[in-house]
Amino acid sequence: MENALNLDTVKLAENKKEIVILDQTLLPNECKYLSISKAGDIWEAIYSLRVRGAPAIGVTGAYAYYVLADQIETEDKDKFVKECTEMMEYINSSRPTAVNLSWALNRMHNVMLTEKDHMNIPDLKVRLMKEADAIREEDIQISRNIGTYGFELLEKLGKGVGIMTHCNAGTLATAKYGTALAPMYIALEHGWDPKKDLHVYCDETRPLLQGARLSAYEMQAAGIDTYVQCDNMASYTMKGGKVGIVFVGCDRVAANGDFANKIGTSGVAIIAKHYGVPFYVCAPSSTIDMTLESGDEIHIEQRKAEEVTEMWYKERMAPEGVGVVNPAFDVTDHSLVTGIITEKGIAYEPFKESFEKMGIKPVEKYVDKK
Ligand SMILES: CSC[C@@H](O)[C@@H](O)C(=O)COP(=O)(O)O
Repeated sequence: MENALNLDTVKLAENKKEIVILDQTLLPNECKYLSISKAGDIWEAIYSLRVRGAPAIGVTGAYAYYVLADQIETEDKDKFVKECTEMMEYINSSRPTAVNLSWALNRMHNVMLTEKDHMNIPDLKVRLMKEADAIREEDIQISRNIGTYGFELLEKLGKGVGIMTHCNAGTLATAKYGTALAPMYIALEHGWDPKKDLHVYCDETRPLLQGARLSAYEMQAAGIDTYVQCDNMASYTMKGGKVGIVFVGCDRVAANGDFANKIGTSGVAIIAKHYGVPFYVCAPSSTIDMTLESGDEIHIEQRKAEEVTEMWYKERMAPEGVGVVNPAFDVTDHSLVTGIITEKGIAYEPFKESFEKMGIKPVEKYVDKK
């Protein structure tokens, strides 16, 4: 079983014309890379969760911007700007909840708008490629930092700690290392024994099974003592005293510390609070959306009913015609959160002040200053 740290979730192809993604819908049974360069294929890859996880979607958005801008054949700068804007809006419509996608697209767009007046279009395209590469490289460093802060918490709890996680916020969800699973990778680098010192409980994460297929795969492939549990078993495991800490990722954090993450996360937080288990959210600062006062303002993606009734089953498991609810994310109230681990340090209540002290500002919506 290949260590997931050796897999590239998303990168630019050597020909610099395509994005190469690891198709996560096939894991853990098949490890297949896709090379994509058409706007429709990139949109579909993000929508279908072939590439998924907030930071990985952000990196994909950055490369999408470059690859699609590179295909625009014009010397007319106004036309170039118009086509870039349309393309950016189209890619951004693929998934609404993870802020990293619009964050990365906006950052690319800003580079284009600020550099276009003193660069010709071919040079501008090279500049955009460099920016996308920088976003990917930064993501690796950010994940390592989050892992290091998270590892400090594990050290305080001591070797033999049980960790619960929900969904997949591992290396597969980022350019490398992950957020919620990064502390375990860093623990292994510090010589922790994967079988004795770490015990990881992965919620299977209905309906798309990111926990069973991806987190369990990552942790087991790293040699760690790993367990999969159905989502409704979290209370049993925590009540049994097996869990010393919960680490989850997130898709968007509001200024007050409310956060959206994979559906089911808020239930885990409520159970953790009940049993007194510390509950930490792992978030690159690009996931913190200071423009939103609270989680009530986070737009929750609704997905198709078949994901609940049919997908991953050999045959349909619900009566035909039954109503289905399928929100992809839920919002956890900040009162349930012990701390939010970012690459700049750990934020605590009151979260808004803590974020401001770290220098986290509202993301600018960039407009052509011309
Ligand atoms: C570091 S990834 C953080 C989140 O994006 C992750 O926990 C999650 O909810 C992913 O949802 P997904 O729908 O699989 O993209």
